[in-house]
Amino acid sequence: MGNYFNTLSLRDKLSQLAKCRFMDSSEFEDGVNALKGKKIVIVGCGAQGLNQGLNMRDSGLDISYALRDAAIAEKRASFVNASENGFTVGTYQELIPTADLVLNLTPDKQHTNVVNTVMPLMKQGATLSYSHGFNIVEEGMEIREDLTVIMVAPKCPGTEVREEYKRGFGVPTLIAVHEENDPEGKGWAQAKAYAVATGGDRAGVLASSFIAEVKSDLMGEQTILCGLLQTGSILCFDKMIEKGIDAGYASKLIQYGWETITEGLKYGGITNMMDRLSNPAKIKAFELSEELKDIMRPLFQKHMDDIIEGRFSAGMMADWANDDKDLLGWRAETAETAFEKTPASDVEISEQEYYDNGVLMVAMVRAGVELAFEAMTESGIIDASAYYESLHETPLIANTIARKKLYEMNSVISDTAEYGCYLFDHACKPLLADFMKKIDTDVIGKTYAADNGEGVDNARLIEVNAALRNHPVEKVGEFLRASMTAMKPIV
Ligand SMILES: NC(=O)C1=CN([C@@H]2O[C@H](COP(=O)(O)OP(=O)(O)OC[C@H]3O[C@@H](n4cnc5c(N)ncnc54)[C@H](OP(=O)(O)O)[C@@H]3O)[C@@H](O)[C@H]2O)C=CC1
Ligand SMILES: CC[C@](O)(C(C)=O)C(=O)O
Ligand SMILES: [Mg+2]
Ligand SMILES: [Mg+2]
Repeated sequence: MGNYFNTLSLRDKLSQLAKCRFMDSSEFEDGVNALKGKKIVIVGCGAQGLNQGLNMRDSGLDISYALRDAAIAEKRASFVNASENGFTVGTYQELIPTADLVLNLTPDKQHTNVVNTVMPLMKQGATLSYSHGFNIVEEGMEIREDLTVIMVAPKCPGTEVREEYKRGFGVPTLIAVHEENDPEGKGWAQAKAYAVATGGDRAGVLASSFIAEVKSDLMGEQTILCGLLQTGSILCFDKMIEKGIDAGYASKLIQYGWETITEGLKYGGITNMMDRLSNPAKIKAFELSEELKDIMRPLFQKHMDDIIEGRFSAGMMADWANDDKDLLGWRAETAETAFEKTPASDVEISEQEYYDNGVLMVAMVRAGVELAFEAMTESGIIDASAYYESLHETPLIANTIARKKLYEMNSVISDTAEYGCYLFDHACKPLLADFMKKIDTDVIGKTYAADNGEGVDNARLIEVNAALRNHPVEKVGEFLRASMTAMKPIV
């Protein structure tokens, strides 16, 4: 076993990275039929395991959970979650040999161990599925030749997979078939049926590759989706406290602010989010975000390069081998930040006030989304996939911060995403130190008002609007959002 991606020729690497086709809704007319009546066994009942299983059962499929012996004997959370929701739970020996489809929904760190344990028990010609291809792409796991290997990767946290399904919608999903393991040619039909069962087809499905999924997923989660939201939360909160803003107000503005401003993003992209500001505030947010883009661009590019070249995965696997020392230390450190420890006050903040008093947060979101999108597309990842991993998923992660701050975000995302988030945060905070020294409450904590008495320069406003609207993330976003007709409001 070794890094599978790194064994490919440059031509194959580029071709795999570029595999991404937005599927037409007519391609899902067969619904869940390819999996109807099949025995589906999920290994692991955590963030994705439980929520995907609930959706798939509601879609008429036969779901049960195989858990390791200790989880059953000790009645761990996974056992309680599965059994209290009325699912059949059993050991690997009891359930895996009966399965037509095994969904490996355990943490990435465990995949080699889990797959090596489960594979000998799987029946001839069964299918093994992943929701993230790390094990195949970065670790080079080789799967028995008779088994089909597919991926159905929801582009969002497990909690939102369930919430969006209950709202009658779904989350964009990337599907793939591992080309080395499709002996019966049934992989795509099964992956499509699985995406329908989780509700993904209602939000948009990309037919992609294991490689494109891994490289884009890692990049999104480390930078804009989790890393920058963590850095931004800590820096904006600390600045408000330094400048004398009430701590409870500051805590609330950040905790619920990301969710509110990114709701604008979800509906109408960066253009709509920025349009929610007054014209002077929009110009200010644009200027701040341009400066942020210049400062952070090298960091975003470094993350992309480290992901593509395998340095990120090698570093994280070294931490796995070191009993997660870095991950656990960073997790404990995050719990001690002032933002995390300061409860939000019950002061009323209107939806508009989150924008007006959070100009810097809006600037950070614009800078982060555009930088992540640019770094991904420059590396050969297709724009639709880069859009899901930057703009579309940001509001879904912001929802988790609204629930219980950074603790909740880092609990519901995968351990892989959490590790990458801290890695980015640790590099980004010092990078923004000089920039933050110049920041005052006019752009975070209080309402921005241009005080030069000259009003708005029309020519500048036209220039700013054009720059925002013409960014490629806005172009692909317009197309993709048009297919999300059933999207439901949250805020
Ligand atoms: N978190 C998310 O929202 C997303 C995750 N993904 C991907 O989905 C997959 C699952 O991630 P996620 O849902 O975060 O995982 P979780 O950390 O939530 O999964 C925990 C589950 O895995 C089980 N488990 C842990 N260690 C082992 C082991 N050694 N052997 C068997 N079972 C084990 C746990 O059971 P026990 O009680 O036995 O400990 C528990 O049921 C990953 O590949 C991830 O990258 C993809 C998109 C988003
Ligand atoms: C953003 C993090 C994620 O990739 C996800 C929820 O999509 C993860 O690994 O948890
Ligand atoms: Mg993801
Ligand atoms: Mg991920």
